[in-house]
Amino acid sequence: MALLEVRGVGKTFGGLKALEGVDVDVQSNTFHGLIGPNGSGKSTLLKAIAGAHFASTGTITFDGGDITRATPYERARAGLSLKFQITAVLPSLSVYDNVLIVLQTRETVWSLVRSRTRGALHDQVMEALERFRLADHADTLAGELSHGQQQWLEIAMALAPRPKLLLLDEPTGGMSPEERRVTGELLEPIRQWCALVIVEHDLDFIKDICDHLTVLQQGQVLQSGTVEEIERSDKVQEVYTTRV
Ligand SMILES: Nc1ncnc2c1ncn2[C@@H]1O[C@H](COP(=O)(O)OP(=O)(O)OP(=O)(O)O)[C@@H](O)[C@H]1O
Repeated sequence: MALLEVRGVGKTFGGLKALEGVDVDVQSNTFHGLIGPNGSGKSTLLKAIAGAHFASTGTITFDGGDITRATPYERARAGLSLKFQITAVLPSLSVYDNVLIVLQTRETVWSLVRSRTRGALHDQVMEALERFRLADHADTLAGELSHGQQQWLEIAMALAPRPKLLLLDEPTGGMSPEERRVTGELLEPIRQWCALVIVEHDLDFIKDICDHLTVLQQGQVLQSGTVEEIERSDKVQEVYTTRV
């Protein structure tokens, strides 16, 4: 059984069918890219998986449980984590405190008052920061980080609770080519314990880091397969011109 199973998912906005009959399987420890032309439904699908809105039809199963109508909080507790396009760091707090808050919201009040938990949280915060080369900036105000570092902080925050699946919507938006390359490098090791579903316009970036791609076109799955299979596909070539 796949870690994430999307079955027959549809989403309508008024009279518009943004998604129709979408099936996607994401296996544990794999990086899965959602690609397709503008308006093909990538973000709509990611939001249905994240719980930012509900699918109009179909089911979404995560780690064996039906999450189709689960709240974002219930999904997070089940092991789903996400970072969306809009930056959500708290600029007037330190880098350290931004991660700490994410972890504290997962704890019960009782466990927080025990110093043992506080010590454990410190280790988790530092581990999350080290993963994205931010440990030396722990005391810096998040608002003083570069744009790329803020994006990394957000990914570090999403990964701090050690989810089973991370959802990323255009994580490299606004980054320099070098920052993009490093982002790929920093994401790679998490594959050992976390799967990834990523929407990203930079095709080279997505081909470099993903094992599997699903191509959407007009709200439907055009093709799903390994990066090599998708690259060889004539029908995908047809849809793609210069930009996805
Ligand atoms: N909240 C909404 N209300 C109405 N229509 C919406 C809404 N969200 C998305 N849509 C429409 O659904 C379709 C799919 O949009 P979506 O943003 O999922 O595409 P996308 O593949 O992520 O596009 P892009 O690559 O441009 O980000 C589009 O026609 C879009 O206008």
